[in-house]
Amino acid sequence: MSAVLEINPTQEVAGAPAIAASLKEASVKFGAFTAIDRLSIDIEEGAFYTILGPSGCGKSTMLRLVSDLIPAASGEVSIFGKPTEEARIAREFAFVFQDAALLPWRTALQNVELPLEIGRKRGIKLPVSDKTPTELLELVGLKGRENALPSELSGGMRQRVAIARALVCQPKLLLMDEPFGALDEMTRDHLNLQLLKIWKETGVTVLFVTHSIPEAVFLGQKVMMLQAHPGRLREIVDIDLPEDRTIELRDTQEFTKYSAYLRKILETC
Ligand SMILES: Nc1ncnc2c1ncn2[C@@H]1O[C@H](COP(=O)(O)OP(=O)(O)OP(=O)(O)O)[C@@H](O)[C@H]1O
Repeated sequence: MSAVLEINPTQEVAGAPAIAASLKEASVKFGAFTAIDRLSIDIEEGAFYTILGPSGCGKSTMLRLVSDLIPAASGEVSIFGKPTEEARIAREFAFVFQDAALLPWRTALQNVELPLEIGRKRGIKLPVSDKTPTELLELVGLKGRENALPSELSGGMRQRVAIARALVCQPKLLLMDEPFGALDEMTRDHLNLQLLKIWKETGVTVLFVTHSIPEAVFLGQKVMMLQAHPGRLREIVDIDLPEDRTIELRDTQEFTKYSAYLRKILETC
């Protein structure tokens, strides 16, 4: 399939971009089971990575490893050159899960303010976004819904609150584990566009796990493909599509080519 020749499956990095996260031969074990086996990758600062792979290949485990939720059995993981624990304490990264996990008795605004409030109560000096919590809600398209309780918001709106909350401490790295997986297609499309806008506006590095090949191609500058049993890095595919992405991009031949290419690799992971 000659068209695929234009696709660049490579781990080579041109020049020397700054590194947001670095995994060197990192393995994760659960008892005798190896979930991730000697994974090495440098995540370029400012880039948008999507992570694809068959069920159980270790996508969530990789994010949990990077975010210091679980330890490496061997190898090294660093965030902006720091050990993951140090980066976590310094709020260098934030996590957005599939479930927005908002406090139901707090309004949208109060949920966004929560990390700052916790920091104040504990006497920790946290980095603070140059946008106020109200401005962050506006950034995610929730202007006017600041006082709504989570029960008064749709699933997509709740996820947007979770994203605003994740941005409140100005993270340099945003870890997203299927944040739109439970949403309907139209809401997901809308949030995909909004997320790209946020990414451009904030310059945050994103690691985004998804099960959807179109979502991975649409959002990603790079798609990281993992393979299973054990979880290993299979390939990194550069997505050379225009930076200003619109939903119509999905109807183009280039987009279809990338999707078909990734589907083919996925079948053999
Ligand atoms: N706490 C745990 N204890 C034991 N095994 C675990 C634990 N967490 C994950 N695993 C195993 O590690 C492997 C990777 O799990 P992980 O959730 O990272 O996969 P995934 O690629 O995110 O899967 P999915 O696409 O289905 O969400 C799986 O085989 C899973 O059963």
